[in-house]
Amino acid sequence: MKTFDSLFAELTERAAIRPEHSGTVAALEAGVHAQGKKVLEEAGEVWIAAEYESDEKLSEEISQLLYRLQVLMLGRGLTLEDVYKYL
Ligand SMILES: N=c1c2ncn([C@@H]3O[C@H](COP(=O)(O)OP(=O)(O)OP(=O)(O)O)[C@@H](O)[C@H]3O)c2ncn1[C@@H]1O[C@H](COP(=O)(O)O)[C@@H](O)[C@H]1O
Repeated sequence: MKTFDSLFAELTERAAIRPEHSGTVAALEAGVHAQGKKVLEEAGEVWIAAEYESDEKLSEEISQLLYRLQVLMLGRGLTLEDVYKYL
């Protein structure tokens, strides 16, 4: 099963290799403004799911939020260590 760290490693590789049909590459090319909007959008969906939807739907929305946060981290050139040091 994928983890936060293994997904980040996968996305870091996508950012370096830049495969043609990668949604991550497209999201990185869209820039930090668009990446930030996606974080906000997914956070809203997490909130709604937490109040009104099933555990499964909430889990899916949370996974998408984690993905969008990682895209933003890569967009800004942050590493996991940059964030983990504050945990
Ligand atoms: N975990 C994710 C992931 N979570 C969410 N998403 C993207 O976010 C979309 C869902 O978000 P939305 O609710 O905003 O849906 P949407 O508005 O229809 O999506 P968009 O049109 O805005 O892309 C999905 O369709 C994916 O495009 C993800 N895209 C990729 N990954 C993983 O990232 C890795 C690299 O993916 P690629 O770069 O696409 O190869 C793979 O392991 C993927 O599983």
